[in-house]
Amino acid sequence: MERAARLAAHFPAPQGQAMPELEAQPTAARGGAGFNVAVLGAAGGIGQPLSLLLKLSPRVTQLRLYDVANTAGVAADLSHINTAARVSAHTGADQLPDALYGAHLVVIPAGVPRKPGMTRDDLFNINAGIVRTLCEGVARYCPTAWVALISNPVNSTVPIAAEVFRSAGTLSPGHLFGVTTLDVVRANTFVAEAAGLHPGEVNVPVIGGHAGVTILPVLSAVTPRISLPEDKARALMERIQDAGTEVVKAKAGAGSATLSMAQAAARFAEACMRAMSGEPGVVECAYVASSLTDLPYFASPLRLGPAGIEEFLPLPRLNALEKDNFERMKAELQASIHKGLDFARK
Ligand SMILES: NC(=O)c1ccc[n+]([C@@H]2O[C@H](COP(=O)([O-])OP(=O)(O)OC[C@H]3O[C@@H](n4cnc5c(N)ncnc54)[C@H](O)[C@@H]3O)[C@@H](O)[C@H]2O)c1
Ligand SMILES: O=C(O)C[C@H](O)C(=O)O
Repeated sequence: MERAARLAAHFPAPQGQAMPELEAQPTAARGGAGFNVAVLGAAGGIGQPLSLLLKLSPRVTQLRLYDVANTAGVAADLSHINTAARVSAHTGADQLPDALYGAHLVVIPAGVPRKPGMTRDDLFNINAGIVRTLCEGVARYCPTAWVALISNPVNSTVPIAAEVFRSAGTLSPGHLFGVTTLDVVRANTFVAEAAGLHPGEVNVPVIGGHAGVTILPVLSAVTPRISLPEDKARALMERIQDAGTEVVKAKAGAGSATLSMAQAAARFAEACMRAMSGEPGVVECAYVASSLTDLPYFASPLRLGPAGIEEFLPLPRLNALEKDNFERMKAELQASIHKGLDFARK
């Protein structure tokens, strides 16, 4: 069956609404009008606190909560909070169209988390299919929405999402982000601890991807400038790279980072909404289609504006330790990207 027909069969039109296809979807420049945000995987460990933080955001006017189960309870609970965002629950594939229709921003934490001993890549077999199906829905029901993808392995799921959008004819690379904000949040926290600074005043650019050695915190480019002996810098870099595993081990089988991730995702969502509103100077790191290096997907600091990515900021100069890590990340990141592309193109 031709792809468009298969999508149409899989996802019926939302009740009483014309199919949006690629015609007038909400545009990015919103002024003070507020945003319609959909969270896919909203009843999960990340989804619930993330939805809480979005319910508290004055920028959000509609909050669509989608999951395969338990969405109604989460939505009922959040809907009692006296903020302006209207909360709705959408459960199961039949209700995905209503969750997505008209969304400006779609945040996706749907999928399984790691248990001790697993790598993020071990999640691929389950999460790749989940991400593909949800992105097919995005392509059909809110093709101009910005998409912030949290589901692991991010190094592969972002290329999968891009291929879904490419074959649906809706790909806008400047609107598709793998969320790596948690790496930045962790790096800022750990560097502040080591340097005796307030975490809020530290900014560490984190480049590459989101797994082990592909996470490259550029400690030589921290602001404010700090000077670290190489052994300390190496130890800090490794702690940042292994921070997800630190949480997985501490949770001992009960999942991976959820609360810090929810905060990081809410920060990234706020950045997207600020940029869509035309606020100048919005800069965040994220994992996106990129030509800054030989790798087709790469995380780096981006300046965001109403049209999405407006500028790839130049990569910071790397010192010897960072250059060595950069060389070591290449093969792993390339393999993860190809794995995602191969899956999506099958
Ligand atoms: N990018 C990052 O920095 C980062 C950080 C932490 C976790 N993660 C990843 O986020 C994902 C979710 O983690 P979690 O702790 O919230 O897991 P969780 O199991 O607590 O929640 C996942 C939710 O997804 C839902 N879900 C499953 N299949 C779905 C589908 N087809 N459609 C919609 N919803 C579906 C589940 O019902 C569940 O509510 C994992 O893949 C994890 O590895 C990424
Ligand atoms: O470590 C994980 O599996 C979850 C997430 O990618 C993280 O960095 O915390």
